[in-house]
Amino acid sequence: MKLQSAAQTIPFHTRGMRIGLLGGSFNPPHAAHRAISLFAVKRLKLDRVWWLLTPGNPLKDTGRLHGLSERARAAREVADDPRIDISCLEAVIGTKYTVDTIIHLRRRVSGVRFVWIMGADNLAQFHRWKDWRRIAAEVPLAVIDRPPQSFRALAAPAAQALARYRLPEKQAARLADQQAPAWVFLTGMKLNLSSTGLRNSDGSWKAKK
Ligand SMILES: Nc1ncnc2c1ncn2[C@@H]1O[C@H](COP(=O)(O)OP(=O)(O)OP(=O)(O)O)[C@@H](O)[C@H]1O
Ligand SMILES: O=C(O)c1ccc[n+]([C@@H]2O[C@H](COP(=O)([O-])O)[C@@H](O)[C@H]2O)c1
Repeated sequence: MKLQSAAQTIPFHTRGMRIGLLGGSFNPPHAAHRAISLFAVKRLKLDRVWWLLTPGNPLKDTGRLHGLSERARAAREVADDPRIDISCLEAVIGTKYTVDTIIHLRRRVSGVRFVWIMGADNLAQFHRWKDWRRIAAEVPLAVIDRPPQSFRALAAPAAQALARYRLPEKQAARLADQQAPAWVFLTGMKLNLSSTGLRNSDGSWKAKK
């Protein structure tokens, strides 16, 4: 796949939109990625969710990560919804750090309200991300419950440090309008599906809707 310029990887007509950013390895993409995206659209009143395919999660062993073009192709197949866009922006701008991506988007895309979306497993280790406090200060965060991580995630250092900025779940629809830091923990969607469960022991996988 030929990588496009950063400007081209940002879909047009975004002004005024509320856009969820679901960063991920997508190795492979699966039905839970789609389900949590549409769940976030509904609960957070978003217009779109962008799947940001990482060139390689800095905290994961990326030795068996499939190529970006293969993951992007599979992601398009799995997403299959006009409200979900697939983006390789991080490879184009040359970063694997979320803080860089967020700063880039906030500088380059005006008039859009971004929300960073992640599963509870990522909240549990959010304190290990580069400049995580800066990320939390830049965009509201939506955390989706993910068994068996709920308790661990809410007891983790980042959740504790940001506790006073947590919105009650019933106010989730207001999250995108909040000044960061602000976050919400969304329950009601507990899906056991994972990329790990879909990979063969040698790291191979086939795209499957
Ligand atoms: N079943 C799920 N419930 C809630 N969040 C999920 C679920 N599956 C993935 N996510 C979230 O989607 C984002 C992208 O996930 P990722 O591509 O790493 O898939 P994964 O299934 O978590 O992969 P792996 O098993 O390799 O860790 C992450 O924020 C992750 O927490
Ligand atoms: O910026 C970081 O330090 C950082 C550390 C770990 C994970 N992330 C991001 O978290 C997102 C979820 O990653 P993953 O592998 O769990 O799908 C993805 O966008 C990663 O780039 C980012």
